Amino acid sequence: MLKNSSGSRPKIVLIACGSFSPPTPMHFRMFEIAKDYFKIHQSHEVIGGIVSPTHDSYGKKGLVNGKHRLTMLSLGLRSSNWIKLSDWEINQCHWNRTKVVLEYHQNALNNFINSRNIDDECVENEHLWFPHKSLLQKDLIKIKLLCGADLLESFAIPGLWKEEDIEDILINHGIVVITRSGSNPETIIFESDILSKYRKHIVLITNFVPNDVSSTKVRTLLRRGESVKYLLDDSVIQYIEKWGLYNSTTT
Ligand SMILES: Nc1ncnc2c1ncn2[C@@H]1O[C@H](COP(=O)(O)OP(=O)(O)OP(=O)(O)O)[C@@H](O)[C@H]1O
Ligand SMILES: NC(=O)c1ccc[n+]([C@@H]2O[C@H](COP(=O)(O)O)[C@@H](O)[C@H]2O)c1
Ligand SMILES: [Zn+2]
Repeated sequence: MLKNSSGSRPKIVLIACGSFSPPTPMHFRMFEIAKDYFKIHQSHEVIGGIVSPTHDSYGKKGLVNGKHRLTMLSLGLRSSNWIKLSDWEINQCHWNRTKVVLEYHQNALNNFINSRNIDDECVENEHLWFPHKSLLQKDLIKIKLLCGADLLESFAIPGLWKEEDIEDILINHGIVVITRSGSNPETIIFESDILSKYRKHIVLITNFVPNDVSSTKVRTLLRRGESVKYLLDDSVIQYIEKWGLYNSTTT
């Protein structure tokens, strides 16, 4: 079992980056699966989770306005007491690479911890996405990228990710991958020199209760005016219908 200087397990915060257009229960389920995995393996202590929706200028098909995605995410996350929403990425004036997003969140957390050590009264810059203050003690925190296997697969798309970014993410953070139908993460790792080199920085977690829901499939149903009940949180469905998102008609 890994232990840090104070004899406890290294603390980590999981961050999921993506479009979340719209957020599905599987986006949040990834966090629960990963938290259980680390609890069982006792290698790290998961002290928080962050969802960081990408900037509008990422420009992916089906990406609705950031304000809508933030609202849908906060509605979907109402029932979680540990997965928090970060609006930093979406509120920047341009799209940021994932490496920059991870670096920002890790630095913000660790700067906060360091400043608490100096003088608790002087602490400023606390963010809504921070884990509870009682969990932010003197040990520094690593932010790990939490993703489905298809995101790992996207590393191999020519020109999409910088090789040095992948290396940086692996060395400075680490990646926690949840299996997803249609993607074979073991093969993806085998076929990539960089992923194989840093294999021990990748935690591969089998999701034994897979769910094939995706935002794309949900958008397709909405476009056709078909029901998405039980695929999304009811409050998210109501919000989509209220604003007519994804060309939805009332179901
Ligand atoms: N059903 C799923 N199983 C495992 N991981 C998932 C699942 N759905 C989404 N994810 C993961 O959630 C993160 C955010 O994904 P994203 O916003 O692209 O959702 P999506 O459902 O794949 O949407 P889209 O269909 O628009 O690509 C990614 O890391 C993705 O791999
Ligand atoms: N070079 C990079 O850092 C890079 C490239 C492509 C996608 N991404 C990120 O990966 C995530 C992918 O989201 P989607 O699966 O919804 O496309 C987004 O958060 C996006 O910003 C990062
Ligand atoms: Zn996707």
